[in-house]
Amino acid sequence: MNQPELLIRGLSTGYPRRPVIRDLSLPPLPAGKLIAFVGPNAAGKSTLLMALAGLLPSTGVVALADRDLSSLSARERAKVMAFTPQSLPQGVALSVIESVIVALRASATADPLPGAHAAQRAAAALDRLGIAALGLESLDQLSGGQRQLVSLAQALVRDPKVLLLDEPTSALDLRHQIVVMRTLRRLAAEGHLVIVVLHDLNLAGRWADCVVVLDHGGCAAAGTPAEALSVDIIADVYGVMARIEPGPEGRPHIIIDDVLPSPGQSRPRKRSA
Ligand SMILES: Nc1ncnc2c1ncn2[C@@H]1O[C@H](COP(=O)(O)OP(=O)(O)OP(=O)(O)O)[C@@H](O)[C@H]1O
Repeated sequence: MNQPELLIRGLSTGYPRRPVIRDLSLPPLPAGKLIAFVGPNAAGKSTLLMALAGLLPSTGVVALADRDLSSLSARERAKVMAFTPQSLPQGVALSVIESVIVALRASATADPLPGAHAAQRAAAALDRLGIAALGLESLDQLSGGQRQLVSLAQALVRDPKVLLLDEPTSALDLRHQIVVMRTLRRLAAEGHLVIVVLHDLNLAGRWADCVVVLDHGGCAAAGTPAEALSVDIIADVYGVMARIEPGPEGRPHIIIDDVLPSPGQSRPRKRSA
């Protein structure tokens, strides 16, 4: 059976008097895949994610399974997609498990979930990320990395078709980075479309099915990790000199040697593949 696809065609979005993404079209992004959006600071990654979540006005087409998402109300769209921002708001007087239950209830249909069932699902989401022990902790007393994991649990618990995650590993230690990326891969294998913004090109190269390289509000490259994360593209977009070596499962392992004198102006020779 064909997986439903997220279609992005001619998308433009941004902020009042500040266009960021201009006329962006991407290859169809099928459910069942883990997609990494990468690119330098201010490339427009978060802006694109927010526009896909319906949190910024946009023009162009964003459609899932041939259904134009702009026709959905914010509540309907939130049932299909979960968006996790870079950081959780501070000053929320809830325990971890309460915050996950609140996230679940906020996305529930008209029928409220029975309390025990909601608590069970929240506990399962925490468990999936290895943070069940944090359930009764106060949200405001967590470390940055713990807050990031709870934020992810708030998205997972809703079981949306599409997960939009803005740098979910940026505050995590090495072990938790792998736990999260492995969990995201498993969610994709279960049929979700997982779109994740990453700065770490090696996490993108190791775990993503498809990498989209954004630059100046446009798409510089999109394809398999090996296609999208080439030495030349990394030089053009990031202005750094990279080497690519074979990593686990034949995926690219990227070593950054130095900055280029000026981004994109001086390209290194391809040294290895
Ligand atoms: N609320 C806002 N109002 C106006 N401009 C904004 C706003 N938020 C972001 N921008 C601008 O939009 C552009 C893209 O920002 P965005 O946060 O999408 O980049 P990014 O690729 O996610 O960057 P980073 O890797 O640094 O998080 C930047 O020039 C930024 O200054």
